[in-house]
Amino acid sequence: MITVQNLQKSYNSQLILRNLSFQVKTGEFIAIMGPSGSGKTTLLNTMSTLDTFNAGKVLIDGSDITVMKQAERRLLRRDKIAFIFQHYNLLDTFTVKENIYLPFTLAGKVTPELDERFQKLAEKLKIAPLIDKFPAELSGGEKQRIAATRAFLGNPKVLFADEPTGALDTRSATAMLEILAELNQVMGTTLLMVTHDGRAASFANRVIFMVDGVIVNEFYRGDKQQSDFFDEIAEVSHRLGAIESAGIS
Ligand SMILES: Nc1ncnc2c1ncn2[C@@H]1O[C@H](COP(=O)(O)OP(=O)(O)OP(=O)(O)O)[C@@H](O)[C@H]1O
Repeated sequence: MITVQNLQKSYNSQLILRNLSFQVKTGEFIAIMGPSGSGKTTLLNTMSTLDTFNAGKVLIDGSDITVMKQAERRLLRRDKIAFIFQHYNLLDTFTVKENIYLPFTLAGKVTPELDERFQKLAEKLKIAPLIDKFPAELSGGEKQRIAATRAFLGNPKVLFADEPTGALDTRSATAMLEILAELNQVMGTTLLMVTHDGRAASFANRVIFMVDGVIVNEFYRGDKQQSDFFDEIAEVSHRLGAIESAGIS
């Protein structure tokens, strides 16, 4: 359902993504790992229409985002894609509930069904006591749960998450990962998650490792126990860390 073909992206004439290709099937949960600066966020941003790229192709649900007009990309983001960023992207002058509802208010899509879905998610993500507060009154973990509620509320087909557990303590991180896994399994949402954390990655079905703008390794969880998958991820991360510090890529 997502095809990335020979993707190239440069910043200031430095090539960050080097002819990168891979495919994502509908309903997959993929973790993208790799050393700092390897291009993980750049990959997520370019393949999700948030940033442009220099060459290559990205097809989402059969539509080539390269040839889409700005308005078509906006509709794709509104109707099919959601994002969770490490830095929440909440607006300070709006309450929690206003922040969560903002995309739906702007699109004129606030319905009783949406309210019902919101109530259920608010209960699940334990944000009900927070909904009339302002972002400045919340902890990092609370802000992240608000950002997640906003992302889940639209029932997206694809969710792009950049370090969604980066600012969370262990307990909140586990809760977030369990909700992401549930969204993936129950709603069939396709998930792409950038993470440094092997434990977070062990919730995925497939882990892709990037070094210096290319995919150097990928493997599937299959029917392995999560703890065995975690060991495998830790071993590959360790090996790639050693490769990086030896300056080989
Ligand atoms: N807007 C930008 N302008 C210039 N260079 C950029 C920009 N964004 C990223 N880069 C550079 O591109 C490279 C890849 O950055 P990217 O954020 O994709 O890496 P990453 O693997 O996500 O890193 P980290 O794990 O540290 O978040 C880095 O060298 C970074 O400095």
